[in-house]
Amino acid sequence: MLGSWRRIASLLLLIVLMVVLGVLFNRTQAVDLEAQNRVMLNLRELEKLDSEWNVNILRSHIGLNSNYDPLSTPLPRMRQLQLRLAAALPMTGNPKAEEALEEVKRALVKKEELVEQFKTQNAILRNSLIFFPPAITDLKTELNGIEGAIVPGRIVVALDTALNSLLSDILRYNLAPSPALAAQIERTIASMQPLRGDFSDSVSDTIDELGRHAHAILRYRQLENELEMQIANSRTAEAMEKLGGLFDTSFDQVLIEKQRYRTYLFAYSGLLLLLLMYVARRLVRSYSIIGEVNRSLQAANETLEHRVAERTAELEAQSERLKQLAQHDSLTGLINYGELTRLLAHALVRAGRRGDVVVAMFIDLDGFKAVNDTYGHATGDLVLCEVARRVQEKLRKEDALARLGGDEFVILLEEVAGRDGALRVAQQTLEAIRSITEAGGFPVRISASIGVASARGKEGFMRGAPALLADADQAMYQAKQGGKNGISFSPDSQWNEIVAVEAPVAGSAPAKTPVPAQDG
Ligand SMILES: Nc1nc2c(ncn2[C@@H]2O[C@H](COP(=O)(O)OP(=O)(O)OP(=O)(O)O)[C@@H](O)[C@H]2O)c(=O)[nH]1
Repeated sequence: MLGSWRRIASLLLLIVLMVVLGVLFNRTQAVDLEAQNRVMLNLRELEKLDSEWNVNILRSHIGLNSNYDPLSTPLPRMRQLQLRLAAALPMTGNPKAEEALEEVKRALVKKEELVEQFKTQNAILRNSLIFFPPAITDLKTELNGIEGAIVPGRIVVALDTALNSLLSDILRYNLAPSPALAAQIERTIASMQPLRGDFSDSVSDTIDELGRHAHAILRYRQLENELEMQIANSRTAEAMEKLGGLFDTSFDQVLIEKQRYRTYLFAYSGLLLLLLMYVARRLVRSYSIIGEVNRSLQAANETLEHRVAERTAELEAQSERLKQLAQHDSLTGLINYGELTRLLAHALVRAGRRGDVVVAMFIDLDGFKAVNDTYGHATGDLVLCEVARRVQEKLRKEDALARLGGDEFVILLEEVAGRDGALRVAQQTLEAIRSITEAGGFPVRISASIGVASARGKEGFMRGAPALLADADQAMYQAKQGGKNGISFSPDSQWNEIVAVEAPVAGSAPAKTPVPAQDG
C-alpha cells in the first residue's frame, strides 16, 4: 500500500517537474524580432498616411486639390493597418497598448467624420470663392460700359467702390475671418441694395448673387475653420505616438522577460540534472545491493542443494544399510531367512513358468557346539563366517546362500540340470565345510549334515517355498539321523536316494573318506 502511494507521488512529482520545465522553455522561446519590426513599420505607415491626410486637408482648404479623392483614398489602407496593429497586440502582453490602439481608432473615426463634413462645406465655400472674383470683374466691366453710361455717375462710382471693398474684404475674410470684417462685409452688401434699382436686371441679379455668395463665404469660412480646429484636435498623431511608445516599451519588456526566464531555465535544468544524478546513484546502489543479495541467495541455494544431495546420499546409504540389515545376517553378511523365502518364492514362480527344477539344501553343522564350548563364542563366530565364505566360493553367481540362524544354512539353486548336479553341489559344500581346520588360531574339526529337496515346474510352485524348505529340513534331519556328515535327499523331491559321500563323523572332526548318500 505504502509502495503504491510512493509510486503515485513520484509520478506526480515527475509530471510537475516536466510541466515546470515546459512552461520555462515556452517562456524562453525566441522573440520574433521580424514580426515586431513589421508592427512598427505598420505604425509608421499609419502615421505617414495620417500626416499626408493632414496635408491634403490643407491643400483642399487653400483650394489646391481639384477634387477630394486624396482625402478618401488612404482610408482603406489605414483601416487595414489598424487591423494589423490589433492582431499584433498579444505580442506586447501589455493591456495599455490595447487601450492606446483603441484611442487611435477613436481619433481616426472622429477625424474621418470631421473630414466628411469638411468636404461638404469646403465644396460650397470653394464654389463661392471661385465665383466671386470673375463675377466682380464682369460687373465692373459692365459699369465701365453701357451700364455706366446709362446710370448716373455718382451711383456707378458708389457701386464700383462697394464692389472693390467687397472683393478685398472677402479675400481678407477668407484668409483671416473676424466678426468686425464680417460686419464690414454685411454693411457693404447692404449698401449695394439701394443702388441695384438703377441698373439693369442682369446687374441687379449679379449683385444679389454676389450677396448670396458673400454670405456663404462668411458662413462656411467660419464653419470650415472650426472644423479644421476640431480635426486638429482629434490628436491622431499624439495617439499614434503614444501607441508607438507602448509598443517599443512592451517589446523591450518581452525581451528582458525572455532573458530572465532563460536564466531560470538554466538554473532549473541544473537542478533537474542533480536530481537525475541522485536518482541514478540510488538506482546503481540498489542494483548492486540486489546483485549482492542474488549472489548470496545463489550461494545459499547451492549450499542447500549440496546439503540436500549429501543428506539424500546419507539417507540412501542409511536406507541401503537398513535394507542390508533387514535382508542379511549381521554376522556372516549372507542373506537371512526372510530374504531367502522371498528369493525362493521368485525362483518357484520362474521355475513354474519354465518347468525348471529349484533345489533347496538345508545345512546344519556337525560338532559346532564343541567349538563354541572349547574355544569360546568368538571362535564359533569365526567358524560360521569361514563356512559362509568357503561355501559361497563354491557356488555360482546366480545361486544363493542364506544363514537361518545358529549353525544352519540354506543353499538355493535354480535351473538345476538333474539330481547329479544337486549332489555335486552338496558334496562340494560338504567338502568346503570339512576343509575348515583352524579358527582364531585354534584347531577345529567340523562337518555338516545336508538335506536336499527339489521342486519342479508348476507342481513345485503350487506347493510353495515353506514346503520345499520343510522338505529340505526333513532331509537334513534324516542325514543327522543317519550319522551326520552326510547328504540326504527328500523323498518328496525328484531324487529319492541317499548318496553316501563319507561315513558319518563322530564328534567335531570330519571324516576324510566319502560318505554314501542316504535315502530319506
Ligand atoms: N559362536 C556362535 N554360536 C552360536 C550362534 N548361534 C547358536 N550358537 C551355538 O551353536 C550351537 C548349536 O548347537 P548344535 O547344533 O546342537 O551343535 P552341534 O555340535 O553342531 O550338534 P548337532 O547339530 O546335533 O550336530 C549352540 O551351542 C548355540 O549356542 C552364534 O551366532 N555364534
